[in-house]
Amino acid sequence: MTSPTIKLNNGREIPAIGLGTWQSKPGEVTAAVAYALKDAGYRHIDCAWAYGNEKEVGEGIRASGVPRSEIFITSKLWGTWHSRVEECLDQTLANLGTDYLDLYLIHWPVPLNPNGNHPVFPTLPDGKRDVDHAWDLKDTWKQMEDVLKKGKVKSIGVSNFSKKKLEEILPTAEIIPVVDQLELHVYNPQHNLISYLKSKGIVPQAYSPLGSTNSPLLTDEVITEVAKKHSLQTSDVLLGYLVAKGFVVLPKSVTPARILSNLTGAITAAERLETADIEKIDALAPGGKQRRFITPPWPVDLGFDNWKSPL
Ligand SMILES: NC(=O)C1=CN([C@@H]2O[C@H](COP(=O)(O)OP(=O)(O)OC[C@H]3O[C@@H](n4cnc5c(N)ncnc54)[C@H](OP(=O)(O)O)[C@@H]3O)[C@@H](O)[C@H]2O)C=CC1
Ligand SMILES: O=C[C@H](O)[C@@H](O)[C@@H](O)[C@H](O)C(=O)O
Repeated sequence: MTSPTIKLNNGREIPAIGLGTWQSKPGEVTAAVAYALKDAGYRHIDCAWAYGNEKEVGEGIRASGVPRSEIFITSKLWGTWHSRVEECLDQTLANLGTDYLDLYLIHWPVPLNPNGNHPVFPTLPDGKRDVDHAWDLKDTWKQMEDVLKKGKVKSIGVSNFSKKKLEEILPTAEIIPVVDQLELHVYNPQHNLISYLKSKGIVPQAYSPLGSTNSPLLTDEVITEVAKKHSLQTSDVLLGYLVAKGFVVLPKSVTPARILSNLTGAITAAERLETADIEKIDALAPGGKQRRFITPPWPVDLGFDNWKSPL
């Protein structure tokens, strides 16, 4: 099966289902990526400089034999590189073994000290993350626009940006982000932010769509009931619910059977789910099941609902 595509606000198409690679061990990710592309039919891989496995992802892309031009590759700029976007991008391109990305994202709206005590997670003596408070996000976006103009990336977007953070870059942006990659799943549907993104033409990308590691979503009773009704697995329903809403979904797996079923199951479930199923799932979080799984201890207010910052 091949993934349906979604049109971005710059006219380009993105496959709606992509393979996640966060926490995929370097020793496992090459085979997972090769299997996803060659055997399962994926055409979209989600990477990041900070995942520390882009070299092995690149090996998997080459081992698949699928031409580069048929694959949509995303990567992300880490916080310690906000003032040096092209340098971080060049490292990613070299690691992946490609000369362009289809999509480049600002990973988090949090610039970190580029000269701190650690290249990825610099900290202050009190243990808090060492944020570069003097750096302005709109200048990061300007550098993102520059690498787009140079042709090193085909589209640019953001990740983990709330409305508050988008409003810090949009007034001076020449180019509107094509996507906002967010924690989106049945327990964290972010209904208000999604409406805002829609009004700006920004496509939501769902990360941790299955609820990340050791997820309770896979055994939720409402999801189980909907899955039974349509002869689907719960993972299919979790993904299909998001695809049916027009979001990009990025399930991660290094297990061949799951890699395959996440693609086919998402497509099948998106077709089978009825309006009443979607409405029932939409009501889970407002009804008391609201939960986030990915809340790094950023010592800044990111502006999200349902996020307790350690300020
Ligand atoms: N922009 C950002 O800040 C973030 C981006 N992301 C992106 O989104 C991707 C997905 O999010 P992630 O947090 O990894 O979590 P997911 O929601 O994709 O869940 C991954 C976990 O679920 C397991 N799994 C996968 N498929 C199935 C299945 N069909 N049935 C049961 N279990 C399954 C995987 O195990 P196994 O691999 O062993 O099969 C793994 O433990 C990331 O890999 C990354 O690319 C994620 C977090 C933050
Ligand atoms: O993409 C994955 C996530 O954003 C991950 O990179 C962060 O949550 C990181 O572990 C952190 O602690 O800040």
